[in-house]
Amino acid sequence: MKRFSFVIVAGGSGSRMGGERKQFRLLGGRPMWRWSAEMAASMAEEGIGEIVLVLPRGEVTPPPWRQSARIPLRLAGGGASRAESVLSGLNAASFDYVMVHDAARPFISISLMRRLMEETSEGVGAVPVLPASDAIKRIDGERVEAVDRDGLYMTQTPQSFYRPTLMAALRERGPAAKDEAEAWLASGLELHCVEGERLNFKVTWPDDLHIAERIAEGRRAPTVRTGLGYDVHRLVPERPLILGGVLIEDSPLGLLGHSDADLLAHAVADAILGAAGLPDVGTLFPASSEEYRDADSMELLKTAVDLVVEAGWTIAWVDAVVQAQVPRLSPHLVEMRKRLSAILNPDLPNCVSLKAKSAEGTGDPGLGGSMTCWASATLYGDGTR
Ligand SMILES: Nc1ccn([C@@H]2O[C@H](COP(=O)(O)OP(=O)(O)OP(=O)(O)O)[C@@H](O)[C@H]2O)c(=O)n1
Ligand SMILES: C[C@](O)(CO)[C@H](O)COP(=O)(O)O
Repeated sequence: MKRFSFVIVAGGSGSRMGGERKQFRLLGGRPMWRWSAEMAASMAEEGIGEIVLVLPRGEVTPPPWRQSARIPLRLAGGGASRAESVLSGLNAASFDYVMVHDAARPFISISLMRRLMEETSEGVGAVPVLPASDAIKRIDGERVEAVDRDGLYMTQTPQSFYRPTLMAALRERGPAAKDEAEAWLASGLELHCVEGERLNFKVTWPDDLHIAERIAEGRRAPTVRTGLGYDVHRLVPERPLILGGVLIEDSPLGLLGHSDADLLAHAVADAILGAAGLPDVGTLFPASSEEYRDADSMELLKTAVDLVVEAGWTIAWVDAVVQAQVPRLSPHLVEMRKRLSAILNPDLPNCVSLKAKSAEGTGDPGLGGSMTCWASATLYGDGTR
């Protein structure tokens, strides 16, 4: 199998875009260069052995990226021209074959990469092209001249080559080469063209960035997580029975605990915290702390919800089951659901399902000595935090 270094050139100044360097701007929560880096990293089994990121001159600090252990990320310093940046990346690369890609083309596809890899050999380079689709004029000051569009193609990246030969061709051609294909052809080498993709456009002008932002937002696949929560408390006389923030007035028994012992609120809080990968209720609100003596557990749940939301998650659904031999809970379930939903997600007034089960007389819960509760939570987020 041919093994490729995937060189991403991100050394430009983005003068036509203006403002902050375009290749590091966020698109759908990720810097632009990372869109193609992640696509390339997903092709480890298909011959991509490493990613070489060429950064602007004097800025070779590792960008934050949780990279895959299988695909190393190497860094290189850019040059004054694109060709010099490419050469710097080729020097830092270690595989025989190379694909050179603009950081400014975030929407590269796996199928395009596969077609280019297949077409490339020691003597043959491969580039994606698209036929020019607008009528073309050459304008020189006041002079306007129509240019025949037939046979004119626009070249995209990645451009794929045998690395040692490309390096020689680029050195020969010098910094003027607009792209690698130009240097390759100038050295009399064979070039194959594959069909490019309109989505693989180069973000060059401010309007391109607006279009790219729209596309990126549309592609932002939500990350879905589930979490599990559980709690148990003893049932004793002379304690209030509070479940899901509802005081059950006619109950002769209540739950014993450091807080108000609302085990439904605790199990739900643990389910959402677990789904978000945050510390559990016992860690956040320790029973050893006086601060939480007789605490209102719906307030604790509210704090847990705030933490989960701050971490970038939206609560989509919670399902819970309370196991209680006594008292009968069914008359209170609607109110509990309402109160829990209002805290969990005010935009989703019905985001809680709740069941009550007797213990069928079995074990301690069956004898009315304790109550238990299980809850599951489903969250979604963009996975970027
Ligand atoms: N000295 C340079 C110049 C460009 N590039 C990279 O080459 C790609 C070519 O895209 P282009 O739109 O030309 O980028 P810029 O040169 O940054 O843009 P501009 O010409 O508008 O200044 C970009 O990913 C850019 O970061 C580079 O690595 N080193
Ligand atoms: C490499 C390239 O993207 C192919 O179309 C193009 O040549 C880059 O040109 P630029 O002037 O550096 O934008």
